[in-house]
Amino acid sequence: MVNQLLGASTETEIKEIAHLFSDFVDGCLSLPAWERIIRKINKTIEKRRREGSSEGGNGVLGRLLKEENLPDNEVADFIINLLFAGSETTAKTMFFAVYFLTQCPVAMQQLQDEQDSLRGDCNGVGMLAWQDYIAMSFTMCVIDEALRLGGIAIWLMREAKEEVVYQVHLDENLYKEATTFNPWRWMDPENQHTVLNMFLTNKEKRNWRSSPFYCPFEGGARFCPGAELSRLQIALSLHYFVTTYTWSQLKEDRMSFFPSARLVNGFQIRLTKRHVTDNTLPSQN
Ligand code: HEM
Repeated sequence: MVNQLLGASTETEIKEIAHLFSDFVDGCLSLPAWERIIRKINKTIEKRRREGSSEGGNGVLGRLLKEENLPDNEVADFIINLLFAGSETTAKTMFFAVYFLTQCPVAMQQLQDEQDSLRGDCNGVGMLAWQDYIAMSFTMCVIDEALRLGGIAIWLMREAKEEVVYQVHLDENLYKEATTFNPWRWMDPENQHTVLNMFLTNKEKRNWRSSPFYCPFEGGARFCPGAELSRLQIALSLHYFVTTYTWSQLKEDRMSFFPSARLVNGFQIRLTKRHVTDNTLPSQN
């Protein structure tokens, strides 16, 4: 991603930006981390300019420098926003979903069965259609559960104008065994394990656009406009991932929510290409 955004960067530069960006995310509200990465991007902008004719080189940065008339600080800010959007939202949720599935082989098997069955229905062209997406009922439960447990939006600040009680995703009063990955909880037609949410049906409780108990994309005026898109992207990524590969985890890992949601050891896995022998699973193009 660093390469795509900043153009033809060297391996060392990519590592440097990745490192600065990781510091920036860790200290998202920390001015020094922000200044350091802005300084690095500004230097890259200067370098691209010095490179002359093909001003900006490849990548989004190159296009911004060539085709837009933006001040350098706005270009740098734009690049940071794209780095952030590209790594900390959909990609991270997808990453957590794979991690949770790895910890829960029964869910993994059920998801794989669902995705394999869809793969058989791909109109013979190896591509999913909208009907396939809306038929991914268990996959949607996995995504909802990954969004609940691995919520990425943990450092959004709000000033309360009056006293409020804020209880959501990891609250035992709302979710039985709240810290356990349990995608089936979303299939329970009742899902009314607690006094607090006994007046909501599971469908209402699960509605991420309006539920007071489930809001991975926040709500109100700042509601995430990318919510639908990100769910679609995660579902499609999971489809291609589980129908193409199996994997094994190389190192123990655990989640941490400080200073941002992460897996402390980076969740290293070994991928193995699946050999599809079953005739019901046509090989993909
Ligand atoms: C799993 C993936 C995602 C999650 C969990 C997520 C979560 C959120 C949350 C919680 C907010 C509210 C921020 C606030 O209250 O200040 C937000 C805002 C926003 N998100 Fe997302 N997001 C995701 C993916 C995306 C994608 C794919 C896009 C763009 C294509 C996107 C674009 C935005 C924008 C532009 C805002 C600001 C909205 C505003 O302030 O009016 N998000 N997102």
